Amino acid sequence: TRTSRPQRLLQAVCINAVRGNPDSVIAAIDHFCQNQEWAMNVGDEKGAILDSVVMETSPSTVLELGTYCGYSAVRIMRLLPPATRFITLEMNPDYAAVARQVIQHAGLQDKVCLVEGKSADLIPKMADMFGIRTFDFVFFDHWKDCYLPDIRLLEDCGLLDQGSVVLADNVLCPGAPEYLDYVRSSLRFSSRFYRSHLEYTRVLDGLERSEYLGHRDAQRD
Ligand SMILES: CNc1ncnc2c1ncn2[C@@H]1O[C@H](/C=C/CNC(=O)c2cc(-c3ccc(F)cc3)cc(O)c2O)[C@@H](O)[C@H]1O
Ligand SMILES: [Mg+2]
Repeated sequence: TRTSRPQRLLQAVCINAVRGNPDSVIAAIDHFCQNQEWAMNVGDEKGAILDSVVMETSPSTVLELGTYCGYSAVRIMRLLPPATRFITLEMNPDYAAVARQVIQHAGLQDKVCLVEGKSADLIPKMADMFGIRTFDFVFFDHWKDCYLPDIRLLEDCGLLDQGSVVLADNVLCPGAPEYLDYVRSSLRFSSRFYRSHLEYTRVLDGLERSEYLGHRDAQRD
């Protein structure tokens, strides 16, 4: 096929969503994924949980790993004030190009900083590039086997503060078992699981919310 799925998703946004209206962009993507083609956006069911955790955290600095088409970037930033620092990382230039247009259609381009590159390369540069010392809220939705190395990297770079919240998508499907073991056994995190379903399906999935408790050592036995 000439176009990619993200390009067809973007087309559905341009046709069905109202410019400058983030909720209509979210609805257009969810409609496309429910009725035309499944795509790996966090979706409306898990998205409502994401919304509630974002609102209760009311973060002033946010990091997202894995922008994809920009669905969760729009979900998160439609809830937060313009002064919020929101950085989203995407390693695939084609997906980044689609995400920029989705975010622009939602009218959120001035609130979102989309950086192209790999999380492992960019996380150590966050302080220098953006003058950000710590992130209040981090959303993991990138390659599942990178969740564990990346939360360790965030800790090692001192980018988590006491009270920082890391919310991870897909901890059941596709699954992130090593990540779950780590955050649930570490004394530096307090974790809880939000049971839900894989986007646009009845398959069991969920989100893990892990709050950073500060710099402690030792593992829970
Ligand atoms: C490793 N560091 C990285 N740094 C920057 N961007 C990264 C990245 N890893 C991946 N990315 C980007 O994130 C996105 C990847 C997300 C991976 N997500 C999944 O695999 C996934 C997969 C499913 C899924 C579930 C069931 C199934 F049958 C098929 C798929 C559901 C989801 O909600 C998912 O999030 C891409 O845009 C990719 O380019
Ligand atoms: Mg996901």
